[in-house]
Amino acid sequence: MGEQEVPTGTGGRGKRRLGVMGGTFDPIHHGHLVAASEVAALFHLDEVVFVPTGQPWQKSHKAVSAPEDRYLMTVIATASNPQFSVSRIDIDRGGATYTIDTLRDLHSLNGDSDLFFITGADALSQILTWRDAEELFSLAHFIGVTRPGHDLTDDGLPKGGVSLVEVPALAISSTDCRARVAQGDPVWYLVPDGVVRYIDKRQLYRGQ
Ligand SMILES: Nc1ncnc2c1ncn2[C@@H]1O[C@H](COP(=O)(O)OP(=O)(O)OP(=O)(O)O)[C@@H](O)[C@H]1O
Ligand SMILES: O=C(O)c1ccc[n+]([C@@H]2O[C@H](COP(=O)([O-])O)[C@@H](O)[C@H]2O)c1
Repeated sequence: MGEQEVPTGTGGRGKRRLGVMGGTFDPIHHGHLVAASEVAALFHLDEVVFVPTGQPWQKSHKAVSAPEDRYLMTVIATASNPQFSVSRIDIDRGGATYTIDTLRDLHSLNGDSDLFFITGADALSQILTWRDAEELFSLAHFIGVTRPGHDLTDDGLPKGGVSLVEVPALAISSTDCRARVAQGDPVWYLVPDGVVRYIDKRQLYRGQ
């Protein structure tokens, strides 16, 4: 892992540095956790807050598990890391989830912090389709991370608004984890142990 040029963020020097890892987390897996951990180290973040989506509008064609199940799995997965926390803001706001709202709310709650939004290569490539895309970059610095099977590029995105970083390649997706559970295949070591237990306890993904 090399040393990165560390942007001062959208505010200035001397502020707290708060990473934001948004996702549907259905379920959360080690690809998410490694991405957040790597970016936290490379960009000297004080904390990374995981923000499970309420209703992910670009996944509305898919069945998404209940927000409370996704929230609890995210809490279980992050609980042992003192640098990680979980926010309910997107779940409690209700309605479709837009990152513009996430970032505005996090700014209100963390006036002393610069925000660094962490996103995989697949999500980054879609960012111009997000609500109020042009304003997003004034609220946070975006950090795109490598993901197997996806090209990582900042083409078309504002210069200086995005950093691209390579993280250890983990070819894990929530889609594959759900399919494995549905087929009776193991998800041990793809997701944290407590998440395996929670999926089993709540009988998630069985009928898919
Ligand atoms: N293996 C991975 N490596 C790097 N980034 C990842 C990885 N998996 C997901 N991400 C990133 O984490 C964020 C949240 O992803 P999400 O919760 O949609 O997981 P997913 O595995 O892509 O889910 P699904 O398969 O259901 O679409 C996105 O920015 C996504 O690009
Ligand atoms: O703001 C939007 O319009 C928007 C559209 C699609 C995805 N996002 C955000 O991108 C993050 C990853 O989303 P997903 O659906 O890949 O889990 C999560 O924080 C979403 O809220 C945001």
